[in-house]
Amino acid sequence: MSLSLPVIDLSSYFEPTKFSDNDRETVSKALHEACRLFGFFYLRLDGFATEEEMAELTELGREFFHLDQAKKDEIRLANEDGARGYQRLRENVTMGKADNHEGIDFYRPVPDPDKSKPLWGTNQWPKHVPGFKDKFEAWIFKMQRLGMIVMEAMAKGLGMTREEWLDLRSKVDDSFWVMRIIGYPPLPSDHDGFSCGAHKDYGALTFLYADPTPAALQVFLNSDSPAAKHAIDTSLVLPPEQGDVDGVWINADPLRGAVVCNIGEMWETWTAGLYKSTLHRVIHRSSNYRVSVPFFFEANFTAVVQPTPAALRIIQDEAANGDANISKLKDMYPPVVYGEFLKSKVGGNFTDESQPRERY
Ligand SMILES: O=C(O)CCC(=O)C(=O)O
Ligand SMILES: [Fe+2]
Repeated sequence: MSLSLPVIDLSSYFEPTKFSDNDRETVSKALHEACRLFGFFYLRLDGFATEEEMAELTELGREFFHLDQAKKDEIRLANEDGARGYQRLRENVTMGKADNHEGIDFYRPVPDPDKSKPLWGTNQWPKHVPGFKDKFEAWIFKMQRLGMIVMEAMAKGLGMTREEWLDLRSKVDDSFWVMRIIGYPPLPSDHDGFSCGAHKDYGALTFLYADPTPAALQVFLNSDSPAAKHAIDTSLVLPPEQGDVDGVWINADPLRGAVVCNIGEMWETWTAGLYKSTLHRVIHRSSNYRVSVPFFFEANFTAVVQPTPAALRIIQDEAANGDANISKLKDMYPPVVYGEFLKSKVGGNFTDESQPRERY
């Protein structure tokens, strides 16, 4: 396995009494660099979650996907709000092409659910896999805590004042999270598309645990980035696929005891583009059935997301001639209400007739 993305060790945040402020500062700086250069990195979870508990999740997912189609269809998306539930193989679409995966989505439960409203239905838990709901609910709880910890560590990395951090925290303290469980059969060589087509994640932070299958998740590095140069120098670059332009793809293989973390479009907005939400995709051509369990830690449904003063200060300080054209940047990243943004995106992901639009 070739490791190319930064590895961030969060122990000093998980066990604060054992470490100093200086230790946390060092980690936050590393996180800041990882977000600027890659938008993708590994988070070690030692002392926070065990490899066994993570592996159990992909095994529960595998058990579900191996059920008869009729049993899986009992919790189809169409029963609910079109977003919560099971989607069949190739029902998800990215850039006009069917993705070669099946999946189940759970969202943060909402008050007064009404399945006729987008995203406002009830989660559908599988009945035929013992332990599924309990284990995933425990994981969701843990991932929400992880989200808050990483947000705080990132706030420090950006040099936020306490007031600025409290303001940012108020945008994510009731995260409209998504838990997705994905099953990938091998990608047939004649399939027009990918296991999961290239996309950016919508929200704040994605924490991905995947089974040990190597060479499946790929991350895009723009050709003018230092990270791409490093990848080329160290021969990490993957052979080109159809449609690749202006950059290179590298593998983000699983690392034991860690999750892969990437930043979504809300972080790009909070930092006015200082942190890039990075394109990624899955091409799973080996013969096994791959399972991954991304958790999406998102902003609150009603949060207004816009560039933060801390990020604008950095951009201003680094501007070559002292003029960063902050008002132009603010125009480029106008305020968005996260829930509205999400509705405009999610409506389009499925080939199902009730959801004819797509992601891009
Ligand atoms: O399965 C994976 O490795 C990645 C899935 C992904 O990128 C997504 O669901 O947004
Ligand atoms: Fe993704």
